[in-house]
Amino acid sequence: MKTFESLFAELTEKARTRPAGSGTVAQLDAGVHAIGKKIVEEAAEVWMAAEHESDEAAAEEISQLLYHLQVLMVAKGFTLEDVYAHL
Ligand SMILES: N=c1c2ncn([C@@H]3O[C@H](COP(=O)(O)OP(=O)(O)OP(=O)(O)O)[C@@H](O)[C@H]3O)c2ncn1[C@@H]1O[C@H](COP(=O)(O)O)[C@@H](O)[C@H]1O
Repeated sequence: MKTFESLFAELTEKARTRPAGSGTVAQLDAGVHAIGKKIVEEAAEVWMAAEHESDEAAAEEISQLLYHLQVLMVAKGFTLEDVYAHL
């Protein structure tokens, strides 16, 4: 099963190698402003799913929010430790 750490390693590698067809590369090229808007959109979907949809739907929305947060971390050049230091 994929973990937060393994996904972050995968996204970091995508940013480095820039494979064709990668949605992550497209997001990185769109920039921090666009990634930030996506985060807000996904956060709202998490909220709505948690209140009005199934637990499975809410969990899926949370996974998508975590993905987009990681894309922002990669865009900003953060390491996992930069964030973990504040947990
Ligand atoms: N975990 C994810 C992931 N979660 C969410 N998303 C993206 O976020 C979007 C969220 O879907 P929504 O239905 O909420 O939004 P949407 O408006 O329909 O989607 P868009 O039109 O905005 O793309 C999805 O369409 C994906 O583009 C993800 N994209 C990629 N990953 C993983 O990231 C890794 C790298 O992916 P690539 O860079 O695409 O190779 C792979 O392991 C993927 O499984």
